[in-house]
Amino acid sequence: MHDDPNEFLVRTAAFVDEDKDAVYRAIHTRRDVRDQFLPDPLPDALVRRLLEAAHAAPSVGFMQPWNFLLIRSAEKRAAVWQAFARANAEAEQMFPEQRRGTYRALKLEGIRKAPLNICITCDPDRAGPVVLGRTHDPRMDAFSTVCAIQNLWLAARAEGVGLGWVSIFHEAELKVILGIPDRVQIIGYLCLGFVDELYSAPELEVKGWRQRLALDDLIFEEHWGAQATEPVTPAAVAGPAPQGS
Ligand SMILES: Cc1cc2c(cc1C)N(C[C@H](O)[C@H](O)[C@H](O)COP(=O)(O)O)c1[nH]c(=O)[nH]c(=O)c1N2
Repeated sequence: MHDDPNEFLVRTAAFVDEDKDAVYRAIHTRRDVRDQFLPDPLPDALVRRLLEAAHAAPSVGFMQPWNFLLIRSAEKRAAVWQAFARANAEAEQMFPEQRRGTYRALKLEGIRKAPLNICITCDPDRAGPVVLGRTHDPRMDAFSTVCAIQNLWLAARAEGVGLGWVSIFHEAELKVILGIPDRVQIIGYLCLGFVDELYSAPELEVKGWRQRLALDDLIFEEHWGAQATEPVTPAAVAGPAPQGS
């Protein structure tokens, strides 16, 4: 506890245009990378900057529930790949037959190809049983960890590092491979490496899996389903029609 917390208030203002542009550029040109990783190792200082960015994320009750498990060894990555490959074969069967070819064509090579994998976990016990802001919604610690991942993803984009998020696993299998305790949740398994090319639009869009939705269809005013320029209709209340998966 500081005697005068007001001493920590500093003057603030909007960023200058160039800095704003950089932030929006990172946001809009960030991509999920599946295959284009270069083999060069990521320098330790760069990895540290990415983790500092992740660790600067907001978290419920400032509980900072995350851990960052760095995986570089070929053996460990091979074991993770096996777990992924098994789950991926199951996943393919869950889609209608006519989509399975496209699903297979979305080659996901990061686990073996990217020089660094990071498993980001959430420890629900990090700040004791009663956490400011989590009292009425236990999901908030996981949400906090996702904020850390997004920070890391944007920082990676700025550093010329591609990042791919892989979630096609049975969590229990991944926990055994990585020695993660039962009570700790896996939030994201990320593959990172330098890239010298990125898709200019989501790969899933480029490859015909799914298109970006129109933002205007997703904005409601005052009431769920009420769009700014239209009266509320039953269709609008139901939300946008699902596409594909
Ligand atoms: C929580 C979560 C989980 C996953 C993903 C993302 C997120 C947020 N994404 C990446 C996802 O497909 C991608 O973000 C979208 O297709 C949009 O593309 P861009 O990220 O804009 O390039 C992803 N991609 C993939 O090929 N396999 C996967 O298992 C996952 N899992």
